[in-house]
Amino acid sequence: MDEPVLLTGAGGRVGQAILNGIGDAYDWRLLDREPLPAAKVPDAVPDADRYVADITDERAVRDAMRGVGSVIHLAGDPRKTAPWDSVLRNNIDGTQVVMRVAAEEGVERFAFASSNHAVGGYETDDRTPDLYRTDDDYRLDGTELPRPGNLYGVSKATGEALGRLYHDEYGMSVVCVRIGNLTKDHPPREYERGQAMWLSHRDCAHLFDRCLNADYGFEIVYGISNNDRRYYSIERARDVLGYDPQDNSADYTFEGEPKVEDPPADES
Ligand SMILES: NC(=O)C1=CN([C@@H]2O[C@H](COP(=O)(O)OP(=O)(O)OC[C@H]3O[C@@H](n4cnc5c(N)ncnc54)[C@H](O)[C@@H]3O)[C@@H](O)[C@H]2O)C=CC1
Ligand SMILES: O=C1O[C@H](COP(=O)(O)O)[C@@H](O)[C@H](O)[C@H]1O
Repeated sequence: MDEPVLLTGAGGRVGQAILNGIGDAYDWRLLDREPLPAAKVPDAVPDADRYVADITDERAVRDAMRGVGSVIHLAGDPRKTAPWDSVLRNNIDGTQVVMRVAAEEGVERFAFASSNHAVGGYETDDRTPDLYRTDDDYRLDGTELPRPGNLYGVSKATGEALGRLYHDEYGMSVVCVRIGNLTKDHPPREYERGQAMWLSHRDCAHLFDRCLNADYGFEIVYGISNNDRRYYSIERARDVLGYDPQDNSADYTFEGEPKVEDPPADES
């Protein structure tokens, strides 16, 4: 593990899932363009390790990167409907700055928040909705070409390509995690696609913990829980990162309630 760890987008949903799970395990530098309220910051992180900055500001990013061993890069526009000007600035320009500065500063491990939307185009009319169901064996495993279904997905595929570049040019270990659908406490309600790609908060924290500790060169993995119903393989994440997810959307009803186990049969 290479510390300190720079976490960009620390105040967002994924950032908070990570900090709530492994916030005490690392020496963090937290960066977000919005100031983080105290409730979003682990107690041990001093003011000096909190950076309010935009990731397109190279000088600020370089300042936050100095001496950093690992990066988890989440900051960006997460909307699948995001317009080009926003994904170009926040997701492409911003990611290029963070990755290049990380490589130049000698960062060892870099985990990039990619997305299911980098490959959303594989969900063709003839494959859906069967794809989202347990008895369908179609799987994407990370070796397929990107196939974005929107401009946001294009920006995530571009981030993956930047990761490949900075791995090849600088030897920085880069893992691109195609995150599914992160929700807290239960899978997305009444949403087949979301349940097939559910990522629970504890599996999210564990997965990024593995990204900070495993040995890899350049990898693309899927970030979902151990869902029975899935069309993304998690074998690569298991093999390379040692990912061992604990949650499964099949343990919940379609409405998102925990399934109650049948009581043992009365033997009297
Ligand atoms: N939440 C999910 O289910 C998924 C998220 N992702 C990716 O994970 C990352 C985090 O997503 P969420 O936490 O859901 O989003 P979010 O919107 O909750 O958090 C993003 C954070 O990044 C910050 N940010 C945005 N642009 C910035 C910039 N230019 N400079 C500095 N900070 C900036 C925001 O202030 C915010 O705190 C994103 O890159 C998103 O594309 C990918 C797939 C699924
Ligand atoms: O990349 C992302 O994907 C998730 C899931 O996509 P959806 O189309 O099923 O909603 C989305 O919730 C998240 O905001 C986005 O960043």
